[in-house]
Amino acid sequence: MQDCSISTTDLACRRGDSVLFRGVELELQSGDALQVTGTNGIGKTSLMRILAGLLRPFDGAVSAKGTLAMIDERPALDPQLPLQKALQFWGGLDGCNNVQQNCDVMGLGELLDVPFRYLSTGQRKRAAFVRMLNQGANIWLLDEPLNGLDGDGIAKVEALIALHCGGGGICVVASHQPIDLPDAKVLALRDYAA
Ligand SMILES: Nc1ncnc2c1ncn2[C@@H]1O[C@H](COP(=O)(O)OP(=O)(O)OP(=O)(O)O)[C@@H](O)[C@H]1O
Repeated sequence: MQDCSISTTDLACRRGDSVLFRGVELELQSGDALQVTGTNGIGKTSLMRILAGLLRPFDGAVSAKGTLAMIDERPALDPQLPLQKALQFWGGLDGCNNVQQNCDVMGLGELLDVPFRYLSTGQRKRAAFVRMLNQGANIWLLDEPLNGLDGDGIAKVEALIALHCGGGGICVVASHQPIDLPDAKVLALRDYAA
């Protein structure tokens, strides 16, 4: 994988009338994993969306080299389509030919013909990971990636993150559930609360 990086300078976030955090300085290089921690409402999702370019920072800037992919509570897969077709829609745009292989990786190989709307919470989360694998992005932004996953799913996600970072990718994770990320840096958002 090509070298990638993502950094922030003096980042601040405002939501409504409240400034949630100020002065966030990040510096992540190829191979780095970062866990973002903090209580409900402190601004983890907001930070992830700023990093993804989906939300404008109140102050400061984000600089990224490499492609980005994000997982959050919205998998953006067509509920009416069978799983494989819903994934192939995005796979086609991403130039990915491994949709079926990545479904097998996430344990969804038997569900390719099932409409996405019929999938369980954990199966939908697994499908979101397939979609992300199909993207082949350098920088993964994972907001509560373990929600809905069973032990097997959690182990798969931990292994994928280790593989991704081991191969030179970057992963930023916000999770309330314990997640095994050896050597991950930690950003405690309470230290930046405004
Ligand atoms: N569009 C919005 N307008 C105003 N306030 C918002 C908006 N979106 C989120 N907020 C507020 O911003 C704060 C931070 O929300 P955010 O989702 O980033 O927190 P979080 O740390 O991810 O929380 P959780 O752990 O519960 O997922 C919350 O108080 C939330 O109500």
